[in-house]
Amino acid sequence: MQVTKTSLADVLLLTPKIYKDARGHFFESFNQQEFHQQVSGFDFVQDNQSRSVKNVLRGLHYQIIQPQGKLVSVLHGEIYDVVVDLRRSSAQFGQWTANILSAENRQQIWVPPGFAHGFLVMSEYADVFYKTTDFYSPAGERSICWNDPQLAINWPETMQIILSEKDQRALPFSAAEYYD
Ligand SMILES: Cc1cn([C@H]2C[C@H](O)[C@@H](COP(=O)(O)OP(=O)(O)O[C@H]3O[C@H](C)C(=O)[C@H](O)[C@H]3O)O2)c(=O)[nH]c1=O
Repeated sequence: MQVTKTSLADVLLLTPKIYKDARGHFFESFNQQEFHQQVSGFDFVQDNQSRSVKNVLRGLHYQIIQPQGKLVSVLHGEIYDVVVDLRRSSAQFGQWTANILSAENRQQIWVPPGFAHGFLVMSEYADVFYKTTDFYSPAGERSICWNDPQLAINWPETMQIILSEKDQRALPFSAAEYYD
């Protein structure tokens, strides 16, 4: 597995080793020993999957109760994946990183607890699979507005953005709750 830094300290891109042959290919999508040795000592307790059609934007989400680390991968399609540093103590507080994750590049992103996460679907549809380091907390989930002017995230140009009702009501970054 190759591990590369992103523009945010602690947020890492993982590229698994692909074994190709005449039948197709094989790769280990997760190996706990390798993850602990090369990435982080966190363990995962929940797996999530979502399917979204083109122009769906899910995010920017985080849990203020039971903060979740996330290992995000794409099983089908392509997403523009965004992570925002919400740790007040971080030198990069309020900064973001964007990376293209796809079934084609097989890249995964490790998002430690302390960050908001979201993505825009670039393909006809995308199946996103992610492991989390803590359980879902409906009472603890929070949303920050995807196009907050203070964050100024450079989303790809698109004629349409499809948001959940929850995300349509997301808070501005300035009014959000942060991690210490
Ligand atoms: C996240 C979650 C949701 N749900 C239920 C709650 C709702 O009835 C339904 C859809 O939830 P929601 O609209 O919050 O799903 P997303 O908009 O994909 O939320 C996710 O999107 C961004 C990109 C993330 O990084 C978060 O992991 C997560 O917030 O699934 C559960 O039962 N368990 C869960 O862990």
